[in-house]
Amino acid sequence: MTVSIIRFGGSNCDRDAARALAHLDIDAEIVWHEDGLPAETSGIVLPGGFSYGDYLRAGAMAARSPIMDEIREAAADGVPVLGVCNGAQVGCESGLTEGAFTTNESARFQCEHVYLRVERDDTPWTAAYDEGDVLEIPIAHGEGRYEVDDDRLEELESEGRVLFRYCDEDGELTEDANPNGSKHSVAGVLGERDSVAVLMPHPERVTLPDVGGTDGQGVLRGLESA
Ligand SMILES: NC(=O)CC[C@H](N)C(=O)O
Repeated sequence: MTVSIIRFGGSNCDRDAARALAHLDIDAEIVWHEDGLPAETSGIVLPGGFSYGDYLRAGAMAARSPIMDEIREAAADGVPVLGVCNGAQVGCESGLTEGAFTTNESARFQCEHVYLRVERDDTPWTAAYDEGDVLEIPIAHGEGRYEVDDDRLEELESEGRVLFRYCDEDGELTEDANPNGSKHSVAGVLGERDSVAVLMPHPERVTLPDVGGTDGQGVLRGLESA
């Protein structure tokens, strides 16, 4: 059983994800999107990057690759799917998760460390943490501002589908701690099933102890949950 890391033209965090998963002894391979989803896929990573140069809207074109039909089917069958950064944008653009990641309030590309609050600890992605835990994790995006209709956000919140929110070091949701103006500080959401999750910050960049922390390891462990 192998995790498939889907590479689109312009993906650039696929190898980071592969290195991070190898460090956790999770078997993974990079799959070119035109080659289709391997039958033995036990988990799926939609990695970060600039698929199709972020033209149109970040993730919008990759979301229309035929492999996304296979990924939606696999997700419906319970195969864990994790979208990171550009992969989170692909997740929303393809309907795997709700809402959209839009241009940062600053209108700039932002590359910095932020804090994330774990909103639920009973999902595959957060089983390694406790609710309310604060993770330090990097962001690197120009279009990370989470947007969804107010009514729908209220429903997503009451359904427990907000997985991570931007917070300060103490877990407080402040305007200053919200790096991109995301609605209700949302940084990551679940899909229809808890086995599908997307987030803008990069857990694979805080998995190898030598490159700046290990707070992201637990998120990647969710891929083992199939
Ligand atoms: N690191 C990334 O995946 C970048 C995401 C996307 N290209 C953006 O700038 O919003």
